[in-house]
Amino acid sequence: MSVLDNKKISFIGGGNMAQALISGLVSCGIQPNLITVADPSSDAREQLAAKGLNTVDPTADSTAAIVDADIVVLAVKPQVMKAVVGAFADALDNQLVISVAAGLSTEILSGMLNGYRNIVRAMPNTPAMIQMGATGLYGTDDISAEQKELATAVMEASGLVMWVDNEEHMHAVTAVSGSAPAYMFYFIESMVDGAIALGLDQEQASALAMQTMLGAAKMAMGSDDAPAELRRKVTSPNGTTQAAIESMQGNEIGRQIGEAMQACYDRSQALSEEMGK
Ligand SMILES: NC(=O)c1ccc[n+]([C@@H]2O[C@H](COP(=O)([O-])OP(=O)(O)OC[C@H]3O[C@@H](n4cnc5c(N)ncnc54)[C@H](O)[C@@H]3O)[C@@H](O)[C@H]2O)c1
Ligand code: PRO
Repeated sequence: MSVLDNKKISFIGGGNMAQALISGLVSCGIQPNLITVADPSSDAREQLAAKGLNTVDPTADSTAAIVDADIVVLAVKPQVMKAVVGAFADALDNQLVISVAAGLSTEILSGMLNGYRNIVRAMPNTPAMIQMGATGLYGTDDISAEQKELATAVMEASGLVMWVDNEEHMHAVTAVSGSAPAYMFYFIESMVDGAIALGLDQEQASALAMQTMLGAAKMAMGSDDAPAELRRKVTSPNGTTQAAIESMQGNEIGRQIGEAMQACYDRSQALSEEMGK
């Protein structure tokens, strides 16, 4: 039994993020024939239909995906959102709307939807593609407890879900998880380059760096020890790890990571302001 049983879910936009979320839903047992995707690209529709999903061409019928849906997931680029939702806004009738668009506040979205307010805003990340995502959620005061559960279930199908009760915190979610897979890939890239410089080949360097990142994250998640204590347990006095950590601390890598996250937060705020104009 799931709160999503027999619920009809429509995706507006069938690109990367929609496909990641859909694959999570299907792997959690949601019947593909309960999912509809509206996308103007015939190639995208063909691929999605081959998976048993219903597809709709929004340029032929802008409200077809909306009218029967219980949940509508907005998964188009922020820049086209206004034009896309303007075409069906007046057909909304108590559906839960979940937007995954970066930078669009619930107030901006509500304005684009002609005042409709049953809106949850989500900030997922790309590991949702392998059901290892992390998603921040924020809802307006108008969503019901049942709709909150529905939004949780839709996003939890692709990984961890975290609600925030202050919409400004969605910028922080973007900094710590939405954009953060890119930081992790950058760290892996640098580790691999470092290992190759020390004599390993690409295959050896990649396998060891990635397994270490995965193992450390899983260990930290399953441990009662704080990350700082886990780090201490790797670090023998005057040993190899101490040399590496002292080099990082000397270069203030921790402060630099904080600065990068602040830059991400500031850009998220600025994008929101630009979108609101
Ligand atoms: N990629 C990420 O890491 C990430 C993370 C969090 C949030 N997001 C958000 O997810 C959203 C989608 O991003 P994406 O990476 O999947 O983009 P994408 O380009 O892969 O998908 C967008 C889809 O929208 C379709 N589309 C265009 N016009 C349409 C219309 N009129 N009606 C219906 N569909 C239409 C396009 O054909 C395309 O398939 C964005 O708003 C983005 O901010 C992305
Ligand atoms: N990717 C989008 C960006 O870079 C939003 C979070 C992840 O703007």
